[in-house]
Amino acid sequence: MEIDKAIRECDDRRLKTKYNNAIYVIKRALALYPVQEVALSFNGGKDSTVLLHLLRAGCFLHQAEEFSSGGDAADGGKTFPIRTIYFESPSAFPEINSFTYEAASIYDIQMDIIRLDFKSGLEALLKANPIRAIFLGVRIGDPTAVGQEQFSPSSPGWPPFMRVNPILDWSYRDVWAFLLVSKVRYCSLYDQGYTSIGSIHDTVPNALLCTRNSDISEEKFKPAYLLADGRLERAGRAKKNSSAVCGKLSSTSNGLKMENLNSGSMLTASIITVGDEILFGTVEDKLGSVLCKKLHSIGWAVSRVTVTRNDIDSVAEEVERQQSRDDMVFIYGGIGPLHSDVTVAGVAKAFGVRMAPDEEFEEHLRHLIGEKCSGDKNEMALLPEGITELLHHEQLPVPLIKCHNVIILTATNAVELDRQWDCLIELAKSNGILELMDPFVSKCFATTLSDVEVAQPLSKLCAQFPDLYIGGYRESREGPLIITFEGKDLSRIEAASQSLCQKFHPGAFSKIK
Ligand SMILES: Cc1cc2nc3c(=O)[nH]c(=O)nc-3n(C[C@H](O)[C@H](O)[C@H](O)COP(=O)(O)O)c2cc1C
Ligand SMILES: Nc1ncnc2c1ncn2[C@@H]1O[C@H](COP(=O)(O)OP(=O)(O)OP(=O)(O)O)[C@@H](O)[C@H]1O
Ligand SMILES: [Mg+2]
Repeated sequence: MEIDKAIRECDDRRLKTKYNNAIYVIKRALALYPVQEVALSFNGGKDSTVLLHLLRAGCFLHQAEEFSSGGDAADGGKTFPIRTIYFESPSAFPEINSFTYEAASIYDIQMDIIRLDFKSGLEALLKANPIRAIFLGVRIGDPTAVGQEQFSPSSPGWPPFMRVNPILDWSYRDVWAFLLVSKVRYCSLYDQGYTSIGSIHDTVPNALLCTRNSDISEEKFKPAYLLADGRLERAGRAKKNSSAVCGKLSSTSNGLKMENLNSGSMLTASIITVGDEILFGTVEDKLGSVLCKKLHSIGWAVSRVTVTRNDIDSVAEEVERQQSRDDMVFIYGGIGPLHSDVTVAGVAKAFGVRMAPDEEFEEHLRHLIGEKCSGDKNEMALLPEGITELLHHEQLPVPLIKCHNVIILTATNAVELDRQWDCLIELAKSNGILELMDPFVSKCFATTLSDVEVAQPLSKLCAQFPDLYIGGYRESREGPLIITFEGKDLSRIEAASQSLCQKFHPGAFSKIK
């Protein structure tokens, strides 16, 4: 088999190791699933192309092993036995399309063209075929690789199948070493400076490969395999979420209410707690309410507090939603080296960036927990790449982590939260990471009047004082009704509370706070 021969005969030891590991993963998958129950997701990209040839070699080797143990004869790797799917999109580069079709014809691939989005396409595929595992060319540097292993079940909400990622641990350099050593064809765009290919709307050649001919001011690009730093392979791709990080969207219903509260200048925060144990009811979240009070004390309105599962996709989904709506998101729980500690990876996934080792953070961890945390598997020192700001304070053994407008708190109880908050406020005063506003002030009144009696005057009052938050709650059905006034201007609160009292008999309301 020509691929296997080329790699075995080359003198690149690293490539051989990567190749052997990938072939091992492929053979494991083929031993676990019958060939008619697996598929290759192929899109003509460089990673996909590597995977195609690895699968050709892997199938050949697998069949040869089966044959030597009395199975069917191997066919020499000429026909490709794995169902291949290509999600064709009108916004794909024509070069990608034609290369994909060309590969299908050269390697005798049975290719299903799917013209639906990934999720619906996979649902239809799985309905019509007994597919249980899909090979993907996902690599650790890809934003979508966050949290994945070589065998990863599809995410919650996706049709059920096993994602098999034989080249998960391959670097950009490994990919090019493989393509060049095995001398296989790849899409022509890679020779024109494209280093990672998305759609025609979000992809340009990588500027780091640009060579300018000053005489005729002509721009030319070197081939992709000459990119020296593989970490920059996505430099030609438009960033996901780039608009979202500029600030919150203004159209949420909650946002409108909050903006009214202080003539348009209200800053809003949301709080995300990560913890299966809270959702199981085993443990009660005590930090959410403490954090709400603290945010109120610096004049921030809290728009929501949510609890989410210890699952990367759930965290990512929640962070993505909140960070686009609110000025700041605070997240805690699920931080550390355990399998359930997925919060930081979830934040990375929400912003579409990968997790990368952070030497500075690793140094802090090493000081804190000694050499136990060093080594290749020090996953605690992996942080969202390119968007992480470490917030240092002498009182904090480990800096706080800020990714765009998301602050990750490591506190696990109220005392730790107090300390982290105090440090954050000091930092806010010196470097403005968090705007300190006039604090909210509030007044509370208790009444034995019924809800029905109070309802109408209260809603009129809300219309009269749109700059205040006027609410009501009860601690018991029989007990008093508590009316609260929250706002930034004490005189307005006094005016509103007097106006309410005047609508009823004297003594109907008693001030409790
Ligand atoms: C075969 C296949 C399986 C996928 N499975 C999942 C999945 O289980 N969970 C998920 O969040 N995304 C899944 N995706 C989507 C990818 O993670 C990712 O969103 C997509 O490849 C990125 O493409 P884009 O950069 O064009 O958005 C899958 C995509 C394909 C092609
Ligand atoms: N349109 C698609 N059809 C089928 N599979 C796809 C499609 N888009 C992505 N995939 C799968 O997801 C993998 C990762 O995609 P990604 O874009 O990161 O890699 P690539 O396209 O192979 O290479 P490049 O990084 O150069 O674009 C692909 O290798 C392929 O397995
Ligand atoms: Mg691609």
